[in-house]
Amino acid sequence: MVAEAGADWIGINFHPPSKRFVPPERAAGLVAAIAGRSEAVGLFVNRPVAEVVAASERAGLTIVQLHGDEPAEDVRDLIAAGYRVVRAFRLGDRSAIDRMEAWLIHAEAIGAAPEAVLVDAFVPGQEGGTGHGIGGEVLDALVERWNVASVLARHAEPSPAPKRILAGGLTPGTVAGLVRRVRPWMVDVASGVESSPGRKDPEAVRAFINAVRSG
Ligand SMILES: O=C(O)c1ccccc1NCC(=O)[C@H](O)[C@H](O)COP(=O)(O)O
Repeated sequence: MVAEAGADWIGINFHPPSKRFVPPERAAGLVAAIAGRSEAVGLFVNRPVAEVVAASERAGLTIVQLHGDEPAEDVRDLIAAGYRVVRAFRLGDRSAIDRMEAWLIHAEAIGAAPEAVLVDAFVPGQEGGTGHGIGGEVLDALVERWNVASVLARHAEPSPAPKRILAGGLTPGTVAGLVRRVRPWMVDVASGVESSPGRKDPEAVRAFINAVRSG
């Protein structure tokens, strides 16, 4: 249903405590079902690289999203193993933006820059899919940093900066305004298009995608 609605990427959640968890034995069937319409992305939280690779191989995934506190070295190893990697950062305050930038500088230095960074809300005790947005002040600071970084990038020739994915509490009603404000490469949503925890609402998914395209 989400693929039919036109989602570019669809997450397959391999985080057992999540209400969106997909048992590994079901993942390959889901990946096959959306093939040709959407790209499937395996979502992991603080799992060893060997486990990420094993689950991804079994499911037929080539894109993985690391949504915990994974070190850049994990990203390097996954890239070396042929994976496209998204690394998520949960931003609770301005200092979290500094930590994300320091992580990215180190990653770049060791040849581990992820294809994309995903920014999400920080909610203590919850890794993601919280339905909470990044706070307004933090988002303002992030937009300012990203705008400066984009200007600097035009005058330098570093390796390409990671693409930017915005997540956290997005809904069909809020996403267009946030796309205009943040100008992300992609947006990501879980709770905001569900009728109950873990159950996607087809109408809300379509409304969300239409809102993104109009943003
Ligand atoms: O969705 C989950 O249950 C989840 C659990 C643990 C780590 C990450 C998780 N989701 C990852 C995502 O990329 C969500 O789309 C993102 O956190 C935004 O969620 P929401 O605020 O509910 O839209």
